[in-house]
Amino acid sequence: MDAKKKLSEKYKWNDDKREDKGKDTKKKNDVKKSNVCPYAKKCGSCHFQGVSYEEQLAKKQKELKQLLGGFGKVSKIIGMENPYHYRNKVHAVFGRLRNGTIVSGVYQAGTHKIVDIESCQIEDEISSKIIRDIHGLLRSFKIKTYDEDTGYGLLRHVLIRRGFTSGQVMVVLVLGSPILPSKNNFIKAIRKLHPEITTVVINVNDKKTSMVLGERNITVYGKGYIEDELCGCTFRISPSSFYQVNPVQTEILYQTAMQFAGLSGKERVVDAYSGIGTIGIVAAKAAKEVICVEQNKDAVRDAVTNAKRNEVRNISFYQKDAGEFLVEMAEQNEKADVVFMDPPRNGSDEAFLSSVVTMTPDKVVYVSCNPVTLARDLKYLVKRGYEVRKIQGVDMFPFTEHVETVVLLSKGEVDSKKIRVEFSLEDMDMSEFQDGATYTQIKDYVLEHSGLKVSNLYISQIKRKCGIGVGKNYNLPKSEDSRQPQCPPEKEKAIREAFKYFGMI
Ligand SMILES: C[S@@+](CC[C@H](N)C(=O)[O-])C[C@H]1O[C@@H](n2cnc3c(N)ncnc32)[C@H](O)[C@@H]1O
Repeated sequence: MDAKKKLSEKYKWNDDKREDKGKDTKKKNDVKKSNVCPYAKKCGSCHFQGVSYEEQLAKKQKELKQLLGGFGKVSKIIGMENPYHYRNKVHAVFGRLRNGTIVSGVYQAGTHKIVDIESCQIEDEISSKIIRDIHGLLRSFKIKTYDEDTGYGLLRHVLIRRGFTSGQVMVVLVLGSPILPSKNNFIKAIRKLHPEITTVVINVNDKKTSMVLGERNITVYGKGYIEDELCGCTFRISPSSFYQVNPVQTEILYQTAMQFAGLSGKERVVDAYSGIGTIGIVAAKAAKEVICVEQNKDAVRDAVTNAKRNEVRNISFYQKDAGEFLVEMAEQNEKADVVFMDPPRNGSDEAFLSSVVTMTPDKVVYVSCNPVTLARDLKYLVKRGYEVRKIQGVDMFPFTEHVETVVLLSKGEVDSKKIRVEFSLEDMDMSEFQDGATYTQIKDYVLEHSGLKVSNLYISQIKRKCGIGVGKNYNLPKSEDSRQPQCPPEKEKAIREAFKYFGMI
């Protein structure tokens, strides 16, 4: 049985009510109600709670069509057979109620209160259980949780990563200082409950910051990383390296990217924003040479090991800003036949895109987790002679509004067809996205990177502080002396980080 099939079997969608779908409206509504996560309102991470999976896919398809339809046909989005418990990375913030009770989970929307979460529909169940058990051990080990306001206490966050194929589990304890009292006994106790834990890392985050991870990792048990398998290759993943959160769909994503590239074995390939080298290493097996560029040094270290581990020798890795790197390649008249690019949510930049245009690769395969910045970057490339050939959505994030897309571009002739594409681009309604990102996208970013929930009101306050246009619906005070809660400094900082990320400031 192949790995993907094994996973689908293991996590089979056992929602028996699914079959009743569409029989009558009343029943449909009942299904929606019974499926709603009890934490949905307070947690706010899943925008599509209570929405059937088919409807979720239809909404995502509609969004892709709206944003990307001007470039060409958008193929039907590829959904999951079982859209539950797909996340291989689970994170919880730890804190304490006034009465001393320890809580762990996520921040409640618009507050600093932690919603104590027992279970989650999208997170890996084993990882969630480990977090609950760590929670249960804290009192007997006298481990204090960190207080964001005073800076006292020790445990800030727990992050679990599980290799769905390998079964290896990494526990990252994010602490305010490097010393964990009774460290060895604590590790023994948690491993007794979960022998599947293969490594424990202390991440030191002693800064007053909204970022979850600090810069220093100390391995206290095991190797300090886990391994997992994708597309027949084994990959090592360190605590600070990027790794796709939905491995079942990642295989489909990478297979789509490889199909689009159509490698014959003769090509020189660039894998930009390459993370731990996943796309590059898979591509290297079907290409002459692959050049990877990635900014995060831990990810590059993983990537080098991964190439050796998979006996891939026709690949090289560079730790650099992808834009700067491609500018240098273009200046030195270096060529590539295929460029894979998989940038973060804020998309690529002009340095990178203009160098692609100079280097004239036959094909560009753009993998994107944000169709807004994807549309912006495609527009740049299409204006300069590339044509969009294929657009494929892959649902990597069920129950959330996020969607991944793979796009194939190749060099087009300057003909009437290209002019028609440009006209249709101008006609596209991009007004919803004029400010760089929607309120929901900003909220998601802030939540993911800082664990903080922020309201539309706070976002609009900071937008105005930054001189960014604010839509008329967003809670502007009716008069000067209206008493409105003001955005606290740590949330302002987190919102500003999101603005920077989306290129809004
Ligand atoms: C969406 S991830 C894709 C990683 C990889 N392709 C994968 O599928 O796992 C984006 C990666 O780009 C890296 N990155 C972000 N900004 C970058 C930049 N300016 N130059 C190079 N890499 C960057 C991040 O560290 C991250 O590893």
